[in-house]
Amino acid sequence: MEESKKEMVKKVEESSSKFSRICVFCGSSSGKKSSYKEAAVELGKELVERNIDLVYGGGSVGLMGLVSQAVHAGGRHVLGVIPKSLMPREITGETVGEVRAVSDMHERKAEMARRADAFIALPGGYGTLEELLEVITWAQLGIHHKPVGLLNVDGYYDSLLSFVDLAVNEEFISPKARRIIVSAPSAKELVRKLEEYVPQPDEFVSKLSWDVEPRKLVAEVDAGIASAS
Ligand SMILES: CC(C)=CCNc1ncnc2c1ncn2[C@@H]1O[C@H](COP(=O)(O)O)[C@@H](O)[C@H]1O
Repeated sequence: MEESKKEMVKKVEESSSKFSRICVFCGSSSGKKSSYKEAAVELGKELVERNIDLVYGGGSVGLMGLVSQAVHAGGRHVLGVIPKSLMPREITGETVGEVRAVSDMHERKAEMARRADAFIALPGGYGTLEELLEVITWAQLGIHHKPVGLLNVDGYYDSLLSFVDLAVNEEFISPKARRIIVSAPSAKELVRKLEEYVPQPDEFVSKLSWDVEPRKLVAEVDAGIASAS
């Protein structure tokens, strides 16, 4: 094989990832510092460089817009999963790539989780935290074994990580479950760490049977609560 061809093959091998698609949770606002916006674009470019597609909450507002536009501009597939009620353009703006309309927020989360091989949270507010904590909880329960990453831009998530460590010290979170959260200050380092992540299934949890979809689970839990009250 010619030297240049060998070089190209090597480059493709180095840049390809074991992930086909990553789900990104992030602020519908851009945040105060320019570093948050820069990190969203940098993450988008890192996905492109590693040939990874994106699934996210749809729309063009805040960091969500920046990461999706960076992935789309780099030629990778972008899937926006958006509840019908958030679809009007004046609420979430234009979505690049493919748009999948779902009936509600629960279905959106289940759909995003199903479509992804890993999760990354950029800085964000309540929505981002809720999405992040849910996929961590699902990992803890063994509903999925996909890696979960926290892009800790400029120490934005330091206090959340300290709180989680406090919860470990206070014995509300097990040291094993603490290891579900993978964090790094840059997109490059985070994606590399997620690639290396090896899930450590809990022996008890592994024996549980989650042979229903998360969406169905939510409905069943809701029904259980309704019939108990
Ligand atoms: C009515 C209104 C405020 C709309 C904002 N527009 C939105 N459009 C699309 N997804 C969103 C929106 N707000 C929150 N989300 C979801 O919640 C996360 C962001 O919420 P937050 O800004 O961190 O808390 C995103 O990952 C997204 O999945």
